[in-house]
Amino acid sequence: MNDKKISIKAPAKINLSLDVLGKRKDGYHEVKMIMTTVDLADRVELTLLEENKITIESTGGFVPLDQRNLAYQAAMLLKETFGVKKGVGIHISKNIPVAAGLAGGSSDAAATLKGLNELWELGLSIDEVAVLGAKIGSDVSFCVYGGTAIATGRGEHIEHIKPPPPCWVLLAKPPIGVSTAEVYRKLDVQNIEHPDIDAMVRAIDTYDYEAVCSQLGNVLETVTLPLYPEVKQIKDQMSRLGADGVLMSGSGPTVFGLFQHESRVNRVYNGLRGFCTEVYAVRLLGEGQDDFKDYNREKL
Ligand SMILES: C[C@@](CO)(OP(=O)(O)O)[C@H](O)COP(=O)(O)OP(=O)(O)OC[C@H]1O[C@@H](n2ccc(N)nc2=O)[C@H](O)[C@@H]1O
Ligand SMILES: Nc1ncnc2c1ncn2[C@@H]1O[C@H](COP(=O)(O)OP(=O)(O)O)[C@@H](O)[C@H]1O
Repeated sequence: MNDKKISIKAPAKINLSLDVLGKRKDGYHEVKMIMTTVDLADRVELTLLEENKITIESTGGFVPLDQRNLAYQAAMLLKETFGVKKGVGIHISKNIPVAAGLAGGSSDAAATLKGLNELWELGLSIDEVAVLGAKIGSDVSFCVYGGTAIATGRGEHIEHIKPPPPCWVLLAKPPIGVSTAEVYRKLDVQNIEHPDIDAMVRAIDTYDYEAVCSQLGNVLETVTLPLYPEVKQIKDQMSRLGADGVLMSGSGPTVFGLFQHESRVNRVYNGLRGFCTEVYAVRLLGEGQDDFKDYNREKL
């Protein structure tokens, strides 16, 4: 039946700037980061089930198909919080690389929360959905809104900013998965050089593409790059081949490069494919939250 199914795009994010301010008593780290969505996306299809159960399946990518799946956890959280007696069948078409620093699992969870808010008629505002999302993971609140934002706290406090200047983004992921928990654990918080987040915010605000490229910075590189030399190799290769700016996203291992000229993206894409199998040329999805919602949501 048409109105009992919802299909939602769940886009990946990159961190244009990522700073860690200190370690918290709860074990998490206090962060300040600028996040923006790109048009590499999973698709989450939700089917209303009259029976009180959650089923989950996924095509592509190696993701757990049980209560460890973040989309499953999102459905369970809503069920428990609101005493929902109906069920849902979750189907994820996985396109975002897993454990890559691109928040694929968080975005699937955010899409599931938004979709079930409608399918189970919970009547939550987007801000309420974002607050619930933080219970699943630090990146889920941002993924609920998408667009471009400054994220603080452990990542769950979201301040929307305008989109960066339009550009191409080349994503390259070496064939390794990185544990976010391990990267944070190994970070030497006392001895890091902090990126200038305010300068990045100004660069975005003034639509200064060159400044955006020169202000890219991520303190988690200090952990992941020494652990996985292939990440540094990809960074160097992308710069050498002509990216305008290059950075590792999140805890890695995906590296992104920014480009204004399509011809150069194609050249670097082809150059990287020689030694890196997972390379994607995408656009920034910099729309504000309302545009973003329209873009990403469509009923079957
Ligand atoms: C590094 C970032 C940057 O956007 O992204 P990814 O690389 O995962 O995409 C995020 O901070 C990751 O957010 P997320 O992947 O949702 O992390 P969570 O599931 O909440 O936490 C996983 C583990 O990372 C550590 N953690 C996470 C967030 C934070 N602010 N401080 C932490 O110390 C904790 O050890 C936690 O147990
Ligand atoms: N729907 C999902 N998609 C991807 N990974 C998931 C999902 N559900 C749970 N996971 C688990 O979450 C972890 C982090 O995955 P992911 O969100 O892709 O990476 P990252 O946190 O680096 O952005 C992986 O270990 C993966 O097994």
